[in-house]
Amino acid sequence: MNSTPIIDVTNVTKTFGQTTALDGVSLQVNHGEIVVLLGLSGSGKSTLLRHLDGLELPTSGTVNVLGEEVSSLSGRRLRALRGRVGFVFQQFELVPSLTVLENVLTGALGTLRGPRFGLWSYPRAHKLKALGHLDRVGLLARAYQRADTLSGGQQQRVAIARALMQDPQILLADEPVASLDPESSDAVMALIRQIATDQNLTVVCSLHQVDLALSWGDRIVGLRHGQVVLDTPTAGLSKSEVMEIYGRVATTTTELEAIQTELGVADELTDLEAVLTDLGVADELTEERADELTHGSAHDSAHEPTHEPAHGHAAERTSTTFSLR
Ligand SMILES: Nc1ncnc2c1ncn2[C@@H]1O[C@H](COP(=O)(O)OP(=O)(O)OP(=O)(O)O)[C@@H](O)[C@H]1O
Repeated sequence: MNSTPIIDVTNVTKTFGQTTALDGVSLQVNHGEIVVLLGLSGSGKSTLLRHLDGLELPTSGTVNVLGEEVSSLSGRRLRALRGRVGFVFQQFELVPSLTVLENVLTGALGTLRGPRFGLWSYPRAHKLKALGHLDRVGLLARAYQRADTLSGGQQQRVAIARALMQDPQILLADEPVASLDPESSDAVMALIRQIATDQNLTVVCSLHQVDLALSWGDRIVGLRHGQVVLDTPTAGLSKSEVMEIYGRVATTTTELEAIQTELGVADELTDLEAVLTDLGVADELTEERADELTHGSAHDSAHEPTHEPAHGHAAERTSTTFSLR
């Protein structure tokens, strides 16, 4: 892997009126890396992605992509950069009434002069290439079907094939599986990863599920309120370690619960008190909330615990529970 960053974001702040969407973000991505931007709704993931192909410009700081200073580009040079950066979106953004093949072909419009109407208006070489990409994403047999007759997962595969028509060096994916069921989500993420490997693509993909980030990313960059709070390789990283980092930046239990829900771990959590302890944030909670949380055990503190712990963190949980009081 080439170690020169293909994406170099330095101290970028982006404000929209009173809202600070990005707050001093720095991020370097190397060629061939698959980086997952992880964070809650509103944490700045889309805004950061949009900076990477010049759809947004920083209020301050610099964004360098493929050796180009993005904010210095306009017109033809900006279009040329965007041609090297594919983008897939949560809502697929297909033209529903067009065939799958025509949708894929629209990915090549940036390289063709003038408008195109209908399949016949595209060069044969482009049609063959589009069919090849449809084969690659497993949808060759659907080429002549209307796009809106496909499932969500299939539509996202079409959107990926469309992005590949650009021969991109970088693929940006903004919550590509947020509208999909878990099975389709896994399949789409697996496809993105396989294509990235086969075609030596660099991928920056926003997600809000920790599981998916750990399974499919090489590296997780966690955003919180527009700041990078985590930037680490996924190898050897566990879900609880990720949550611990998020737990440290949560300032209230409500915020923590929102984090648990959005990052996809809420279903596994039945005991908030234990979770707070696991996350190491119990000490940061207000005394009032702590009393509320430990109300039951406060009365029983002279006694041995009456329940066996669910797993091996019993001692830690008990001691942190006591420290809440
Ligand atoms: N064009 C805009 N005008 C005003 N505010 C904006 C604009 N784009 C983003 N924001 C604000 O910037 C913040 C970050 O938004 P962003 O869409 O980047 O977050 P996100 O992490 O991608 O969220 P989601 O997961 O919901 O897509 C939010 O407070 C959002 O309301």
